[in-house]
Amino acid sequence: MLKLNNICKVFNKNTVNENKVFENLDLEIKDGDFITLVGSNGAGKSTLLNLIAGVFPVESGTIIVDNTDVTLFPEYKRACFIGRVFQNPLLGTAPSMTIEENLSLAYSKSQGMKLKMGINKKNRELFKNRLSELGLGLENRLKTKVGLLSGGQRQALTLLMATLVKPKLLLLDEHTAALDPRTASIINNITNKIIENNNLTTIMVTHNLEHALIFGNRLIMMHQGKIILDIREEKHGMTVQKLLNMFNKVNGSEFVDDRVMLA
Ligand SMILES: Nc1ncnc2c1ncn2[C@@H]1O[C@H](COP(=O)(O)OP(=O)(O)OP(=O)(O)O)[C@@H](O)[C@H]1O
Repeated sequence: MLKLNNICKVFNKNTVNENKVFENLDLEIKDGDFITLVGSNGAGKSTLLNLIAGVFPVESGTIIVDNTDVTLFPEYKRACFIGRVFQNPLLGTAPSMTIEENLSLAYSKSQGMKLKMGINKKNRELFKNRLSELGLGLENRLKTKVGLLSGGQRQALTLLMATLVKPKLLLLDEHTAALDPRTASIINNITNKIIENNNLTTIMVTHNLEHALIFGNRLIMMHQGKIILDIREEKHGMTVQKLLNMFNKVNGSEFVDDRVMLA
């Protein structure tokens, strides 16, 4: 589904602040893989998602999505087949628009169409059905302005907007980190349900090592721009302590992440 070949990324090239984040990074993700991505501070997790989504260009290397070379595709073009949810619940939705208008916008965008103002009965039914799957009662609030929703409700809506039309790839960048623990847990469970029900190929960045072990079928750990652990079957039966030990063994140093949550 996704192949990164020989990716190099340098920020502030040819300046005193030059920062080589990736050098010949390779990664292959299979259709239906649900990857949890963890790593030390500044390891390159967000940069990796940004390169895949087309926020920044790569210096060299290729990005292949579903057998198409998208390396030179601009961000807006990739957004037709890549769903994203960010840490900030305010980022993914338009607050002055209603729930159904936001969903309609997402629906049009993912189908590569221009925004249509009218919402037909068929689409309204689709929106209601998909909203009811969230279990938050939002299906009865189609005309509510999104700015009136809580952070958790907004994040659930953003998740739905990103997956309303099945994306080839779903990128979640710490999408529950700004929520209180109870809401984060609800959104994590909704996320897991949506990914499993739709067999979505997903990369989820998290600072919660416990969640990184519970969710997904594959765990990748990064450090200083390199993938230092990539585990699948071994994930079952793994504990946070074992994971930290593996990091120390591979890397020869302690795992340092200011925001890491061990449970
Ligand atoms: N837009 C940018 N301009 C310049 N440097 C950047 C930019 N984005 C990221 N970097 C640098 O790239 C490196 C990787 O950063 P990135 O945010 O991808 O790490 P991360 O693994 O997501 O870190 P954290 O978990 O601490 O958020 C860091 O050295 C960072 O300073």
